[in-house]
Amino acid sequence: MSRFWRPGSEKPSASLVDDEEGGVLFLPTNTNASSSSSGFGYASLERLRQRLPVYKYRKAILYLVERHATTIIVGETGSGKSTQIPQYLKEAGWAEGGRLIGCTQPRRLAVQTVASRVAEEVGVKLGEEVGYTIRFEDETNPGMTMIKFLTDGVLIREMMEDPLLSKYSVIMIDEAHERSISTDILLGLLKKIQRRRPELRLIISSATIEARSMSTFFSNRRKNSLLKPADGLPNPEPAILSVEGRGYTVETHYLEEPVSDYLQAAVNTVLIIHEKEPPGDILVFLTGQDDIDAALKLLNDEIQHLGKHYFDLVILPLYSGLPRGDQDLIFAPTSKGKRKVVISTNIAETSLTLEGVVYVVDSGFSKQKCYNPISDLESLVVAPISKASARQRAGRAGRVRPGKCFRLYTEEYYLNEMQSDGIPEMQRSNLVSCIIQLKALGIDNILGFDWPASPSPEAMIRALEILFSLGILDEDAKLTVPIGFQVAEMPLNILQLAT
Ligand SMILES: Nc1ncnc2c1ncn2[C@@H]1O[C@H](COP(=O)(O)OP(=O)(O)OP(=O)(O)O)[C@@H](O)[C@H]1O
Repeated sequence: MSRFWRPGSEKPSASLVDDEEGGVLFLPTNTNASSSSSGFGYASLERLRQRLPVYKYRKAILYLVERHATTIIVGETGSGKSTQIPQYLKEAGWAEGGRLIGCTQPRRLAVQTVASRVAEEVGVKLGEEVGYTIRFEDETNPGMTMIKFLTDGVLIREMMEDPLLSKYSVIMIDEAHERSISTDILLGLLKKIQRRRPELRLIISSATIEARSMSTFFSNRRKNSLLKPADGLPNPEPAILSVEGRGYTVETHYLEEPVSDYLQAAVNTVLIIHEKEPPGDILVFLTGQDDIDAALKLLNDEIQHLGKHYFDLVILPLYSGLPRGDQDLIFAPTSKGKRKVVISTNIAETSLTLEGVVYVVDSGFSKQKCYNPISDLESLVVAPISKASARQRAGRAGRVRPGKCFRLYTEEYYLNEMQSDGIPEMQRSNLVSCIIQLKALGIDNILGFDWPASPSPEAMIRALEILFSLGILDEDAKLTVPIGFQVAEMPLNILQLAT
């Protein structure tokens, strides 16, 4: 293993420079995209790993993780962040002595697929050295598992048993741009844990995260400007690393004119791709199950009408409520002469690699939570996605071969009107379950909690009022015994229903 940089050795690259503002390190953009070659089918998995853009940064990543408490890694979709970084950490010894390398994903499907890919690359049985935990499913082996993938919700629940997450040496919060409530709670809690466990390393990674604001959040400079790393401890100031290069090119196509019916436009685009483009599966992003069902029906009607050539299309839905067996169909290889069309919600937006997918169709919409604290009404509305989401969607192509992304909106709209980032879920949700979770973890001063994005005071006060009226919190805003503590044991989404 001598080619791997190991903790304690020299700075890996002369081109790694200290940022003048202190503590933050950047790599200049002097590397090229690594994997434009063909013939990947003949290469071993190890050679495939080495062709990923992130491979050239392996030493730099290990160096920064060794030296800094928090490392923020920004790299294109498909560059190898989720599958490679945990392996580099293991190879460098971060899982020795019974310690764990944790990697969170915002969604269960991503946890399972990334974990099984990593197990395959490491050459071990899933659930042994490489495992995963999602709600109701624990594929890990205590004492044996070194790399553990899990949802951020599961990691928060682990804190109930082990508040300082003492088993973990490194925790990687992947796809941090998603900013789900769980991710934001986790980021706030991890920042707190770092004060008690300065040796804990955090990695915050995404293709589309605003690295500077994340760095400011984890920076300890404001609190103590004289803070210097103690002997043997990492620098508390975060480092930022930009991984340059992408796997394969993704050609983007926009509509010349806006359309009023994105569903019909999506169906038409699938049919045109099938007629005009070479073989390759299609991944279509719509908003929810109702949309997906309607698109399935429309497509099937068109296929019956258009005739034989279109019978080669194998159409599959994908949404979180779909039974596991049906979800798994999307990973099955496509039979010769057939073309798979997966019609999905944003469940497939991040982390997933669907090997056959060459074409992505992006409707430009998703279902998003929206909350009014005055009426206490929370609803799911169909709303335009952000540029970050659009980039993630496009990034589902170009992972194992070049791809194309068909955006069902105009380029002008994308450039001038689409928001850069989505609003964090925390700022558009009912906060009842979030507050219960924090209380159960012993966070009494909710109003003073260090959030990456503060929720509105109205939503906070409303949630505290509701919890008090239900007898879950007492007059001192503490969890009541036994009701409050019993409710806190319930999973987040059940809590939402219960309140
Ligand atoms: N299940 C799989 N089958 C085939 N190739 C895969 C699979 N999973 C990953 N890969 C390969 O590994 C590459 C890196 O994937 P990885 O998920 O680590 O990238 P990433 O940088 O985390 O991307 P994203 O930001 O989109 O999650 C993919 O582009 C693909 O080439």
